[in-house]
Amino acid sequence: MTVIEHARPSAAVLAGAAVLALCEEARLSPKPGLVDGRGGGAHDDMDLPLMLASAEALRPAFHEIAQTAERTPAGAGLRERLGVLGRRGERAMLRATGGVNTHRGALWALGLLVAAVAGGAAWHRGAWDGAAWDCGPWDRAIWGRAAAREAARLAALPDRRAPVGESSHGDLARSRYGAGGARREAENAFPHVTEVALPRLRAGRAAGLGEEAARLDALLAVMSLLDDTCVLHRGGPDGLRTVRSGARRVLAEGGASTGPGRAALMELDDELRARRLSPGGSGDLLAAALFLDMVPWPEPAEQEVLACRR
Ligand SMILES: CC(C)(COP(=O)(O)OP(=O)(O)OC[C@H]1O[C@@H](n2cnc3c(N)ncnc32)[C@H](O[C@H]2O[C@H](COP(=O)(O)OP(=O)(O)OP(=O)(O)O)[C@@H](O)[C@H]2O)[C@@H]1O)[C@@H](O)C(=O)NCCC(=O)NCCS
Ligand SMILES: Nc1ncnc2[nH]cnc12
Repeated sequence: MTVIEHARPSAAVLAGAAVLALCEEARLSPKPGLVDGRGGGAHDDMDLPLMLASAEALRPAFHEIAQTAERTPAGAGLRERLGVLGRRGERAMLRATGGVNTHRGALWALGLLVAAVAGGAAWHRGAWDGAAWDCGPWDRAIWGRAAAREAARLAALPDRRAPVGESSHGDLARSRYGAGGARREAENAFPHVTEVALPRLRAGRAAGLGEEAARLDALLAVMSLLDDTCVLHRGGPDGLRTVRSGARRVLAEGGASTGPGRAALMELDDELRARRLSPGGSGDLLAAALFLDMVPWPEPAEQEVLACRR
């Protein structure tokens, strides 16, 4: 098996990238139904300062998750430790927000991805599914998919220390509508991050749309496909159809960088705010995409000089 060892980013760098991704997502404007620089979107208990304070409150949790994953072999023990750290992070978030659930889903997604990147499996090329690798250069998408697969392996492990008997909005959406929600997204290796948000983000950049429009189009692409339990919890299947069809319409009109697309986006925003439909799950997955996009993966030039050990 060919294995290449790469220099992994530190726990501080990974925690910083996770917090920055959450802040960049929160600041992105104008997002349909979500908190941004204009206000609370479909939320009457949130605003941008609260989202930024929440993101910063999660930094210690991300840092400890990264440190733990660096030192602990992937397995049930690591999964249980991540559960403890994740629930501790949720408590820190709630203290920072006065009890408002701003980023519970985001902590889950980004916590798993931070653990996957820190744990290093993504840095051992030969460890990936046993596939035979040559030593040629890779593009960033390959690294991101490897990290998402490692996160899926962690998410699928049992957490015997998870509290029992609590039912979340996501649980209700799963039992009532059969929605997969945040758990299934993670266990499926974050397909809406690696196969929807990141390709759309990179295509928008390559097309010269500008970073804001590229990010908005990436968010809209996720919104058009995701079974967002936030939306289901608040508006049921009809609410989810409104979010998905509205996002598809914005993209069909040319996306956030065009006049017709921006007009359709603002109409969707008006409707989601009026009906209190919040695509918070899509906001989380955009942040996860921004995180994977920020990770300092080895550059091809660096890869060329790295020795392949057989
Ligand atoms: C696995 C958990 C996330 C728990 O999941 P579960 O579905 O049981 O819990 P919920 O909190 O109900 O929903 C999960 C949140 O995930 C986001 N989300 C929704 N759909 C998807 C999807 N398809 N893919 C990915 N992510 C999704 C969404 O989070 C965002 O929205 C929340 C704010 O919206 P709001 O409507 O205001 O939420 P509420 O306050 O609940 O409703 P209101 O009262 O205001 O109306 C916010 O969380 C955003 O992030 C869903 O809400 C995980 O938490 C878990 O089990 N953690 C335990 C610790 C652990 O094991 N950690 C390991 C790694 S750190
Ligand atoms: N910008 C945002 N507004 C509301 N909920 C969110 N969840 C993740 N990002 C969000």
